Amino acid sequence: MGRGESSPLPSFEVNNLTLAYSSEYTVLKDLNLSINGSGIVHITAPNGYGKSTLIEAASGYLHPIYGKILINGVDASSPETRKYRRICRATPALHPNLSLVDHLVLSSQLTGVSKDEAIQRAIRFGLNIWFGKRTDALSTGTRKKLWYIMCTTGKFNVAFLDEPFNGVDKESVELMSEEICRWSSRSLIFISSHVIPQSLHIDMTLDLTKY
Ligand SMILES: Nc1ncnc2c1ncn2[C@@H]1O[C@H](COP(=O)(O)OP(=O)(O)OP(=O)(O)O)[C@@H](O)[C@H]1O
Repeated sequence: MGRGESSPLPSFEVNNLTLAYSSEYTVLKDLNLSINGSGIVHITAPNGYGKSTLIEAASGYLHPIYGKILINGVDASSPETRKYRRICRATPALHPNLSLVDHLVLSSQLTGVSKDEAIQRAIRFGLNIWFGKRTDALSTGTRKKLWYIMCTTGKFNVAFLDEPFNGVDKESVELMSEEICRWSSRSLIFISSHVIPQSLHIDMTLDLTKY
């Protein structure tokens, strides 16, 4: 890993990590990983193996049963990590009564940046024709693109994208690949996806079955 310069270096470290949602079933057991520097990491494993669960732990919401998960050396559950970590979950969580543009403004405010960046990106993705629409009236792919833009607004140097390309049209997948590739020169980008676009250069494959 390690293309381009970034300071401090992005990193993801997992020590003796055990994750579960209940005491009956352990999803991931005693996982150890250390990834330092920028680049694109493809998280792979069969359905139900725990890719999204790992991302949930990286978001800081799912607390480990045992072990540690660190983003840039800081515990994933620490509010400090929010400044430089982004999580894009597989299923968009949008407010049905707010418009598409309201969501862009909200995500910009939450990350403390001008709304112009998110709006310009949304225009590139062809979302401007839906700006005034309530999100409950948007198509699946449109919701997915809005969610991706919202979740990657502002400055960050570690991002986890869970199935970002599912349901998204080819042209938009290419735009996403371009953006991800650009970010990866200074950021560590994790992608959990069963299909990776051909244009996306993967620096490392993280096969959870091998850890
Ligand atoms: N919120 C939850 N509560 C309880 N169990 C859950 C929850 N989310 C996931 N699981 C369980 O945890 C296990 C791992 O699921 P996870 O979604 O992490 O797998 P995945 O590798 O991302 O799968 P896929 O490739 O299908 O997206 C599965 O057995 C799943 O049923």
